[in-house]
Amino acid sequence: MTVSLYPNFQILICDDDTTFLRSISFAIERYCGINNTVQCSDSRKVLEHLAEGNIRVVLLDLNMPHISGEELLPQIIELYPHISVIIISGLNQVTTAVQCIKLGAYDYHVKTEEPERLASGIFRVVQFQELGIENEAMRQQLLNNKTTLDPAFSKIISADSQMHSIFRYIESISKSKQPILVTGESGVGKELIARAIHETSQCAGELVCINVAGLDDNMFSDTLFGHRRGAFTGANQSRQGMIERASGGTLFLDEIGDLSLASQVKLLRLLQEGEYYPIGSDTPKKINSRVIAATHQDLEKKKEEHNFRNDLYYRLKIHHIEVPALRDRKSDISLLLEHFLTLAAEEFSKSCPTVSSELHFLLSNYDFPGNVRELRSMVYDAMSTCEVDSLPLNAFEKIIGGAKQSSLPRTFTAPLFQNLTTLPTLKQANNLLIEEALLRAEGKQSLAARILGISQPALSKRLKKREDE
Ligand SMILES: Nc1ncnc2c1ncn2[C@@H]1O[C@H](COP(=O)(O)OP(=O)(O)OP(=O)(O)O)[C@@H](O)[C@H]1O
Repeated sequence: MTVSLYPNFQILICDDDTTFLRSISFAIERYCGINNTVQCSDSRKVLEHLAEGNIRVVLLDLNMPHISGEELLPQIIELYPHISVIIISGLNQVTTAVQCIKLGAYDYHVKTEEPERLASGIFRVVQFQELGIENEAMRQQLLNNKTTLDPAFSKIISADSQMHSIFRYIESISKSKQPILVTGESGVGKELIARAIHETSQCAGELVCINVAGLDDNMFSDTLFGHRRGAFTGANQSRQGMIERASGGTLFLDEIGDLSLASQVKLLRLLQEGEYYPIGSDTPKKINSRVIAATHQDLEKKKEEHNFRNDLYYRLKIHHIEVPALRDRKSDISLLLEHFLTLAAEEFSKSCPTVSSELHFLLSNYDFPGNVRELRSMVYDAMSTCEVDSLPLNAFEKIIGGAKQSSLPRTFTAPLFQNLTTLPTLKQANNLLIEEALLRAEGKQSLAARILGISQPALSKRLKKREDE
């Protein structure tokens, strides 16, 4: 099995003490899951390594034969200003530490420190470098004004500029290992976004999706961490957890807003420490997958109500994608309608029907509380009974009709009588309503009648009566 390397850049560790080299490499793998390291015991080779490799972090011992760390530090900073250098010294001397920081070192650690502390310092610099790489990718995208999108987005039908900005953002963070939080109303396509993130990352592992909403705390631990044989009554065989299954890939935790507070603590620990214990085991395992979490809930509000942990929220939200509701990207309605019609026609082995302008009008003035999922089921429902060349309106009206008032464009829903000092007569109001409906229906009487909730002959009669008066 190939072990995937983390992070995407290398970390050079330079110390003439080979025992220390081995133990520090082990510690940063053990505590941070970092395994993309290069060990160098000869300080004369440091610049050679930097010239060849994809190195972004250097751990540098100060006292070495041939060339000392103190001599190397200014050279590295001058030649490779994007590299972060962490000094590791045998001496706990404040003056030397200050001097190194002044010369441009990112941090200073003493060899006798607890390995966890040293490792967490290294983890911080890795995160800093990852953010720098993402920034650079975003900058390049803006400068190049790249028009072609990664094929991973082809399954997400959209011509909306907000959605395309999200695609660009995903491309720029695709190589990062940091968690991503995807929020948005139910049915907007959060799972599709998670799939696209996984595909653009081009990692070798699987995408493993878990809906955590239905899991109590024990089931959550068992599902994610797995268990050893005999860990509890009924555990006749050991079970691999989903974290292990997602190794080298992506772990997608859907409905994260429904996670119990007890399970939130476990997830936080997993993200912070990068390791977990299968139930019944005292040997820790490393998480080697990216975590994507999604929810339709308002996590800020849940946080205020003390139902979602603050620290977990910020840990998950290192990258945040808010998918807009369908009503806020109306241009996508026609595209999605066409897309689902083609799919449904194929599934029902029917020819694709035409869509009347009345239907386009109805849909574009509807709020879609269930978003894309709702549009999809409307189309499939209509297609299941459609026997004609034109898509019948009644299948859509069943749903939209009941919500007609709420579906009016927001600009039309201002309080009706607010600016009137005297009320119109019933006859005047009648005429005003008819005129407004005809205006909105672009002169189409059948549609105006539908908006007013009367039949077309009834509307024609009223129009005729008005003309005769
Ligand atoms: N832009 C899109 N293009 C094509 N299909 C879409 C798009 N957005 C959503 N869908 C489809 O709509 C349905 C709902 O999408 P999805 O399950 O990703 O939504 P969600 O936001 O994760 O919903 P929930 O919050 O309920 O889990 C799926 O069938 C999905 O394929």
